[in-house]
Amino acid sequence: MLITPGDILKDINIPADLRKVDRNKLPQVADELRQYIIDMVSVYGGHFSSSLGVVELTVALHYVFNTPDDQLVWDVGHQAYGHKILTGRREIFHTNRVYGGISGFPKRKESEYDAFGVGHSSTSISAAVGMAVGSNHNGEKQRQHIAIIGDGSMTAGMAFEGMNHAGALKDANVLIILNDNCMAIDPNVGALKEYLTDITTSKTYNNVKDDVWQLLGKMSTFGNSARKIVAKIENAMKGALLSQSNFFEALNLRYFGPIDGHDIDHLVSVLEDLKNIPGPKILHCLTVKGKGYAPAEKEQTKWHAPGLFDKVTGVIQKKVYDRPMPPKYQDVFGNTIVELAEKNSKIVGVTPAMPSGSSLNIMMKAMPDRAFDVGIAEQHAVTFSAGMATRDLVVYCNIYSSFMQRAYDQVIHDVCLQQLPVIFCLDRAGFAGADGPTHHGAYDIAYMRCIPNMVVASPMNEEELRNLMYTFQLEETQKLKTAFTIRYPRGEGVMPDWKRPFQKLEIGKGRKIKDGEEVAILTIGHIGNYAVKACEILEKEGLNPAHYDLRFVKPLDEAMLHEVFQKFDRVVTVEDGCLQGGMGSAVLEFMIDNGYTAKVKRLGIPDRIVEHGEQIELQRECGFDSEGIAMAVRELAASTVLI
Ligand SMILES: Cc1ncc(C[n+]2csc(CCOP(=O)(O)OP(=O)(O)O)c2C)c(N)n1
Ligand SMILES: CC(=O)[C@@H](O)[C@H](O)COP(=O)(O)O
Ligand SMILES: [Mg+2]
Repeated sequence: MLITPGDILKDINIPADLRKVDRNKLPQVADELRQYIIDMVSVYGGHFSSSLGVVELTVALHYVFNTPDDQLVWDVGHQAYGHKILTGRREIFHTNRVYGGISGFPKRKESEYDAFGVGHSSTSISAAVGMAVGSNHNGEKQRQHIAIIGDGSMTAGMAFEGMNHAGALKDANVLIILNDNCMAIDPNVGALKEYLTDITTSKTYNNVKDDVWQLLGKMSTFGNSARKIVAKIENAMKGALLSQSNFFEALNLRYFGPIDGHDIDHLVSVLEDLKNIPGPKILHCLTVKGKGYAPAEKEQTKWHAPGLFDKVTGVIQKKVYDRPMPPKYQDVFGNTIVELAEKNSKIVGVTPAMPSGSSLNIMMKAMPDRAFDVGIAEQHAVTFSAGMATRDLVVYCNIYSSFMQRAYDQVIHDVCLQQLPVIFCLDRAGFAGADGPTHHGAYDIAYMRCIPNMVVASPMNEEELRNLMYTFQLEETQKLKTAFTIRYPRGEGVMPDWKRPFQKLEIGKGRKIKDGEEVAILTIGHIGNYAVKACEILEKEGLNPAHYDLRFVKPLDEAMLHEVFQKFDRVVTVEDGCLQGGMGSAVLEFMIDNGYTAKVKRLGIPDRIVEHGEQIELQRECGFDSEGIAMAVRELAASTVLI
């Protein structure tokens, strides 16, 4: 579909073109950019409302700063569509998040304007501080380093670590732009949010502060003697007003704002001023998530990443099916935890800022006192869960597989070493799809199975997910002095009639899906359904492989593996996780440790970065879709085994 940019936007290919535009035309540039984002995302999909909220900021930043020499570091990066469109990627923007196309996030190898690769939140301040120190080291004292971070991302420990360091580096040219829209994906939470609202609404504080900073800001451009006076006034002010009442000032970050992040003319003036004030500083901008598109302003969570929609009516496209569809795994989790919690009063749920994404919002609604959104704080989520477990609560801590990477030490140090029976539910395990490598849940089997006092399981369908959740909360299981991991993928399962009575599962017990000859296929989790299809394909060709679902990667079902290696000298292992250290590796370890020899073909995610695309496209690329599994079996069946 041909989508044409507006009159001014069409001639802006890179920021140098933008910087030639008359300042009084900038509102028009912003309007056209906003419209272009609406046009494109409605037809091609992607993250939406975050980019709409920073349109004016994006234009003003590229107008005032000398990008790409000055470094713009977008936090998370889901709001950087305007930035991409203004930095040479308008013509290819229709390939955003598509297999083989551009990434939905800033990416260093994609553009010199993407100063830092991103996808996970709260890295921007640390990265910008590092860049500033690097620039100083290289004698590039004039270079500016700007971190644009949302109020949600500001809740993470890493953002505080970055500010703590920045405040101690008087020479670091770092400007933090706090894009405060009171939203993460769901409404933002926590004391910091309350604080930001307080300083935004306190009139007295703002009047005094504005006068002071206007004076200081202006004076600091006048050279050394004026700077000394500024420093003196600053010190006096710190005791008197700012450090007491302003959190950022207390960290030695000069705080400016709050200002209207949609008033582009004012933004340009303020940024021009700040450019001339050296050292670490923060500009607090107030914006509206979804700005300029009424439905998105109204229902901000729904429009974070809405899928395709009719931009005129605001109706989001829904897939229509001619048969009952299986539910998403996340919804099975969300409903099941409520069902279990109704019977077991010890059960609580935790999510670090993903209530909608994990479906813990179902419990938050039904049992608000027993379900916690702790903000973007994976490390805290894990240790907070550990703390509750010491008091005998049964904790389901739900974290996307790739975000759990942040909290690895907490899993080891605070949970497993202390033998606390926290139940980790790792959603989005395997390929995340269009979000790409930052979000792929590729490593969890490998990083969880090497920790002592950890059980690692993965359900092949909805019923198994329910039964694993059920089993792990039972009193006798909680007493085992081990933590539990249940990993499951993004998207739907396979059972439309998923709500079946709970059954206790034996820990470390897999199941044989089918008997067979010549080759055995071993799978873990949902991907086992691909093996079922592969067997159907192969059957038509006269091949009859056996299929075993391990269900547990740790502990392994040793009896089942003895059966496999006694019966078969050709084995295919299939997992939607990294090959190195994954389930296939565990099977090989078992084989060697027990003196078996067999030809083993391991299918899974190879030791390279797999980019974005639909999950099935990426699985095909890596050779573990149904056809890939069938091919591996064919090849093994035809090969000579010399053992
Ligand atoms: C470490 C990590 N945890 C969780 C997420 C998922 N996530 C993506 S955007 C987002 C909310 C970000 O809120 P904010 O920074 O305020 O940006 P806004 O969308 O409001 O502009 C969350 C929780 C992530 N990307 N990284
Ligand atoms: C930017 C980010 O990290 C989230 O918005 C993520 O894209 C959500 O992914 P899901 O759609 O799988 O919840
Ligand atoms: Mg926000």
